[in-house]
Amino acid sequence: FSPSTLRAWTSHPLEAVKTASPESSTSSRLKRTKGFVDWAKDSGINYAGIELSSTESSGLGLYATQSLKPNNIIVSVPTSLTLSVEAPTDYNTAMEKNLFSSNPKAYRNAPWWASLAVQINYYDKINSMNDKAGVSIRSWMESLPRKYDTPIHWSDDTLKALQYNPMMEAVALQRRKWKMTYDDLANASKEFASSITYEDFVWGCETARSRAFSGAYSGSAFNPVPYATVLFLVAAYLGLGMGTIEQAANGAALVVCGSILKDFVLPKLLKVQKYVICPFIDMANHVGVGMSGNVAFEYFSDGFSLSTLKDVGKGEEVCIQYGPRNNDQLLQYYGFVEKGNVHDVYILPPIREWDISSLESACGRKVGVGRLEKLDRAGLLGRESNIQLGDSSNDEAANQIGGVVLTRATGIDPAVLQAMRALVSSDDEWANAGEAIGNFAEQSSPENERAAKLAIKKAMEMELESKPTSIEEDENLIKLMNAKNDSVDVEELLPIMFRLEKKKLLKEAIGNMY
Ligand SMILES: C[S@@+](CC[C@H](N)C(=O)[O-])C[C@H]1O[C@@H](n2cnc3c(N)ncnc32)[C@H](O)[C@@H]1O
Repeated sequence: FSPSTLRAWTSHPLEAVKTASPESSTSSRLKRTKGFVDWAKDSGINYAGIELSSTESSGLGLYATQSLKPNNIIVSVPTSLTLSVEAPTDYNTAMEKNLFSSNPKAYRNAPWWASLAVQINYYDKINSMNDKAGVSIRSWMESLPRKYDTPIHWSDDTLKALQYNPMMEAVALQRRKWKMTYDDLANASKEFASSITYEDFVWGCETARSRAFSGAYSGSAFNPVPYATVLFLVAAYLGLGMGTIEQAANGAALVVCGSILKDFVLPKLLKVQKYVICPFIDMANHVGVGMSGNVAFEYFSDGFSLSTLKDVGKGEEVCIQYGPRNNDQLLQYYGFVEKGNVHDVYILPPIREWDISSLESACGRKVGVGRLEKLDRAGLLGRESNIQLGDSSNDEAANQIGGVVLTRATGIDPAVLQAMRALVSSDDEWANAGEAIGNFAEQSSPENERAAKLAIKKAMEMELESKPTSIEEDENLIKLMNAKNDSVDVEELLPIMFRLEKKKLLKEAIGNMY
């Protein structure tokens, strides 16, 4: 893992909306983690200049106990202490032998988060001994949150309060997938089925999804043995006069290349992903931009490190970035929403569902003959929303019907602007473009451009108006909730914060359309 390829979890502080602590009382969890900190020290985890502390907004986190300079390693964890899975296929001999001996493939072929959920539950409920490290990891397991507030647990009414279909569909898909995955594992192993319930499994999956990071590099750590052996053999070869220096160099190069191939080239070529949960580093919270911490794999020392990226003042939190996560991912898998999230997206319904006559009046043009059919053939209208949704291999994708994607960073999908240019083109513009959608990739005339953008703007305005509550109403609701003295009900607050952020993103995009 190089620092730049490492992708951990989700978002936080400066711009994070106060959502939920993963448990009702984080301070009681902090007490519980006292044993964890002692365990960490005894087990070879080194840390300096930081401590574990709790916040109202994001559960436990890592805080500087002194001012820290950039590029300092503040936590290092031996690889042997981590839990990890290699995808697409994970060969974990302990799990296969202890839980899936009759059908190891069931474990091997499970998705990464399910394989990690199996491991977490195994160490938590069956045997806490990590043979690789030669220590019990009970204290680490005890430091984990016991309950999560992610939407998989929400009632239909709470899900409806999100006012956002793609998220509701994503949760429905997640529920089907997690249950199916559990059933497959339970059918494959009596031991698994009798010792790990579906609720346990869901807890394990949530733990995996909210605490694992991943990177493309998945080879082994630096192993000096082949290099030392080569040196010895080369010396012996030359010393005994068995050949020329060129011959020795060729042989040595072959071995060195083999090691590099195994460690760096093959994992990339085979697209192997490694997912890792690392004790202690898994306590770092997320911030979307301006993170102060970075996680990396240390090839030569065979461990994971958390280091500072910039100055961190005493008492400040060290946050990492869990990857460029949008609010759908943050809410679904981490249980919080980031305010003004620069990575957020809005998925509008596919163009085929847009109200064409309203767009026509908004842009002052009529959709001419043949345009819609051409767009449909080019796949630009999206799919019919009443089709049976398949099981997507991308479980982050909440857009299986080809909805129109709008991102905070880059605005509306350029393909949609292209489609709209063609859709509202005059007969002359259409003929000039050879009736080919491809020729609308660039602006064809300022008038056409204006009409296309006005049509898109109208579609976005209609989307915003279709919401059961307005931005102002949502803001007032949140104010009222926060004004109440007793603790806020997370399940009530989170959907409002989520939908408010989506609406603000839409409003921003409308403002940018002219
Ligand atoms: C890797 S863990 C970090 C440690 C965690 N806070 C804990 O108490 O164990 C990820 C979880 O921390 C919380 N979290 C991280 N960043 C956050 C943020 N910016 N705002 C709110 N909660 C956050 C979420 O509950 C998330 O699922």
